[in-house]
Amino acid sequence: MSFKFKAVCESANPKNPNESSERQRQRQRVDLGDESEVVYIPRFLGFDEAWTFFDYLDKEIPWTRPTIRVCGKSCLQPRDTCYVASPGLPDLSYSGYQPHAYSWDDFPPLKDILEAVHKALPGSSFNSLLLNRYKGGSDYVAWHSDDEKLYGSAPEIASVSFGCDREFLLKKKNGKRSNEKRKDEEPASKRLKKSNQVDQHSFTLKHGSLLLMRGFTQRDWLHSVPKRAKADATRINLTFRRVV
Ligand SMILES: O=C(O)CCC(=O)C(=O)O
Ligand SMILES: [Fe+2]
Repeated sequence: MSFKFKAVCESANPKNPNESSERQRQRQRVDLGDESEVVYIPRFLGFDEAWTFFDYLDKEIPWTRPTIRVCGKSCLQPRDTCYVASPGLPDLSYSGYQPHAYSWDDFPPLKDILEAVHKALPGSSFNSLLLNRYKGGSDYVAWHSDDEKLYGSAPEIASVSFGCDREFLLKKKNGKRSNEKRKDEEPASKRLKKSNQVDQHSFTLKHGSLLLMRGFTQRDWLHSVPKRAKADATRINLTFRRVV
């Protein structure tokens, strides 16, 4: 299994000509194959602006570290969390835990970030937000996909990161076909290439960056933020989602 980062820099975003040329230049699109795709914008927010958001979120969000159930056992979730959603949406529930849904009005800066996300991703319309705080390198999120029914069959998830850089990994789910054709569909002369299948990807999610997962990424891929001994500072991550 190879472990490659295969980024394609798009020269422009034709859907949004007003976007700053610097941000457009930095936008990287990674085609995961079979209609799954990731877009990464390293400098989505300005450096200082992102630190202002970090300080606000670190102080003002009512972070909790809930007890969840994993493989039939109760354990402390290995990171802090909070949940914000528009009124009237069905409740979110994961790993036997149902977070309280706060209102966007409780945290006005979150509305500013949401607006910036919508501007950068024309056509998007997120109505809920899961916040995570990793207080150091031993906080993590295990391999999972955000494929809960309430997000529909091909959810877009926009992830904004603040603070300490952390690695974000994607790996293809077992049994899912890889990007390339199956062995028996190609001549023997080309079969050697099979060892180069790209079924894992790694991104370093930078302070102020935006990563979008779309298409069938939740159906066909898992993602994680693994423990990292050297990540000794706090990281805050916001994942914007649309409950349908
Ligand atoms: O912290 C991250 O970058 C990812 C968080 C995540 O995958 C989630 O909240 O579902
Ligand atoms: Fe996730």
